[in-house]
Amino acid sequence: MTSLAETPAVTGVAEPVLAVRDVRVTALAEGREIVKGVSFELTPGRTVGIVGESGSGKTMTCRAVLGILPDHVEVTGGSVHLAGADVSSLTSAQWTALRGSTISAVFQDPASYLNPSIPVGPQIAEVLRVKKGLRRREARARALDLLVAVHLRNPALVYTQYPFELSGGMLQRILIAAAIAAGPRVLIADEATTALDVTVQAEILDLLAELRERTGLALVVVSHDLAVVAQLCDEVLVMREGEVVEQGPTARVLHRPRHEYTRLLIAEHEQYGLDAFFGRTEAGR
Ligand SMILES: Nc1ncnc2c1ncn2[C@@H]1O[C@H](COP(=O)(O)OP(=O)(O)OP(=O)(O)O)[C@@H](O)[C@H]1O
Repeated sequence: MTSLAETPAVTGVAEPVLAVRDVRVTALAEGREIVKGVSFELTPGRTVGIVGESGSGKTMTCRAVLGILPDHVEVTGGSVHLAGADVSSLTSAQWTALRGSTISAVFQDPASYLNPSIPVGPQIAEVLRVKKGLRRREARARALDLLVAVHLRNPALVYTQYPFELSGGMLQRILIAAAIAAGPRVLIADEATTALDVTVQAEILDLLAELRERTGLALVVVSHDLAVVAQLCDEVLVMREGEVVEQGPTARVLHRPRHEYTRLLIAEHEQYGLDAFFGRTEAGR
């Protein structure tokens, strides 16, 4: 049993649940380094954001952390510690056991992660059967609880519906429910709200924040949208061409950017924000 003195809440020093140190990723066929030394730490209930233009290495960083890099792309430097364990020595069976139960992820385009010919409820129940060893009836009850937790109205009906019957926002809630089903400590959200309209996007971000507060989930949020990062993240990494050009507390980075590229991203965001606003008011006339 852990003594009280060792409990993080008592000592005030929470152990990082995810520690990424100087991670490098290389595309072996081209001999090109596509992630050039990324470092960050996450303690329970905290959120780190990764921003940067398309192709800057955000997704490859996440995939390195999740142990799901594409063929011929490998971690070639640094280390990833998940719940204190160095993941570099894990076998693929150990990775499979860890994914979902310790670390989980949601991506853009939720429909592509669901089986179109099976109702969504049983797909969540299946995660519970496989990852938590629940029996059919328990898994169904727990899956219904999860549909409630992600604020889907009429969960009993949604349980029986097929992916094509649900909106993009509802599908992303289903994916979040499946991702948190086995009680992971870290959730990676990679452009998870990008395809959704602004109102639904805000609801999903609120949901992630609520889950974080309620369960102590640690979040890694990847987005090209600075507003998403501003809303959710304690710390932000700004990436360009595989490199972290700036990193720090979100408020400092967004209000007092030190790197020229961060200033450019902020200027583009402001410009885009104005355009979107004027576009809407034009359309509204
Ligand atoms: N399977 C692959 N093999 C080799 N290189 C790849 C592969 N997939 C992606 N890359 C390269 O890795 C680099 C980083 O890509 P990554 O997907 O991490 O960028 P990103 O910042 O997530 O961009 P986006 O916002 O478009 O998703 C890019 O130069 C990309 O071309």
